[in-house]
This record gives sequence, C-alpha cells and structure tokens, in this order.
Amino acid sequence: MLSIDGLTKTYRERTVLSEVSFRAEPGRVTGFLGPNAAGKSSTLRILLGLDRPTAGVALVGGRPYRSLPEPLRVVGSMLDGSGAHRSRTARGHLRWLARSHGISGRRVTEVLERAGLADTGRLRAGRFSLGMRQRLGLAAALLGEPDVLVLDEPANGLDPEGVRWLRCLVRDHAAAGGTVLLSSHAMSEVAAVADDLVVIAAGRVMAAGPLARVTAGFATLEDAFFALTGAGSGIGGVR
Ligand SMILES: Nc1ncnc2c1ncn2[C@@H]1O[C@H](COP(=O)(O)OP(=O)(O)OP(=O)(O)O)[C@@H](O)[C@H]1O
Repeated sequence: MLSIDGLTKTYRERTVLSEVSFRAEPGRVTGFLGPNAAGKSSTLRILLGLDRPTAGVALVGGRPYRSLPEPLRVVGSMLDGSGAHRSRTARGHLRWLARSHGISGRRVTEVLERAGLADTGRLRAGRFSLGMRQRLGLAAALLGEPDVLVLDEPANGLDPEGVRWLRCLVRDHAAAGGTVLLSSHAMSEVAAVADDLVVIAAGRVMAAGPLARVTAGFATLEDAFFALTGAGSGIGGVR
C-alpha cells in the first residue's frame, strides 16, 4: 500500500505540489495521470526518497522509503528508464544491483527472462533501443520481488508486443496481491490496465477513485482527462 498525505513541494516561491493526497491499494493497479508538468514525477520522486517534501508525508507500506531497511525488496521502481551504465550489459547491470542488495544470481536470470532480455548477451546498455532500456528498468524493478511497483511512464518506447507484455506484467502483479502505481500519458493503456485512477493537474489532485467512478458521465477516459485537467491550454503549474 502506498499512502500520500498532504504532500506539498515548493521550489523557492513556486509551488509544484499542493496538498496532494491519495492511496494506491494492494491487489490493484492505480493509474497516475496528468498533463506535462502536473507534478507526477515530483510526487514519485518524493515517494521514493529521491526528494524531500516541503510538507506532508509519503509512505510505502506505512514507512517512509528512506527508513526501509531493504527497499528493493519492498518497492521496485522505474523512473527515467533503466539507469544502467552504458558500458554494462543487461545481465551485468542486474548482477551489480543484485550483489549490492544481497539478491541471488538466479533471480537475475529469472528477471532477464521475465523482461524478454535473456538473449541480449554481450550487447551494452549504451546500444540498447528505448524499448530495451525500458525493459531493463522493469527487470531491475522486479529484482527484489517487491510487493509494490512504482513505474513512471513504463510504456514509453515499447512496441505493441512490449505494451502487451507490460500490461500482463502489471495485471499479474496486482492479481498476486501486489500494489502498482503507474504514471502514463497513454490513455488507452491506462484504461486497459488500471483499477483506480489519480488525476493530477497543476500540482493538485483533481479526481481519485475507481476508474469507473472517475470516468462516470464521460464517453472515454480521454474525455474525462480533458474535462478534469483542463489540458490543452499549454504547460501548467501552481504558482
Ligand atoms: N528541481 C526543480 N526545481 C524547480 N522546479 C522543478 C524542479 N523539479 C520539477 N520542477 C517543476 O515541477 C513541475 C512539475 O514537474 P514534474 O516533472 O513533476 O511533472 P510531470 O507531471 O512529471 O510532467 P511530465 O508529464 O512532463 O513528465 C514542473 O513545472 C517542473 O518544472
């Protein structure tokens, strides 16, 4: 379970998150939607201990990320692709991560297979396609067999087969009782995969709840998104 309460983030006099509160529940996929600069990555960065809030709390399984003794075993995350050094192979990168977190080599082989990267051999991450980098980032997120997955734009650069693979992966994770929080700009993908939605615009939560409830009265998720966010008028932010 992920819980975010009253999260506010201010850079100098500029407020980019304002009293953001929502939950992502076990056994469910929560889609996190918002236009460019709405505050999605800022929220996820705070949740993952990469940034500090000005006010409010973000908890993973009831604890701040930074207080988790073995974070990789609790929450797997992917922000900004794989994070692999360009000179490392997929296996080399995952082995390095596994070693530094006390995870077995067998698990590396499992996640390479799960991510469809078992045949990438000696190819170095610097030569990976965007889709391969995304798959490597997802493989790393799965490494510690975490209950919680936090994925920022995971479908970016994936081909149709990759998008289908990702959909199965997150649905399977939730079906096994895991929690998935997934940000995306791809409305059709979110509509296909999410149980719950959090819609954010200009640093504020505009709607949160089950997909059917948030989209009630609209023909499509895209229609609901535009109505809720006022998107289409350029890049926004709270001042
Ligand atoms: N270190 C920083 N200093 C100042 N402003 C920042 C900083 N990091 C983010 N911001 C601002 O916070 C706002 C929210 O950015 P954020 O990256 O969270 O949006 P997002 O919803 O993830 O957008 P996108 O969909 O484009 O990735 C933006 O206006 C951005 O310029």
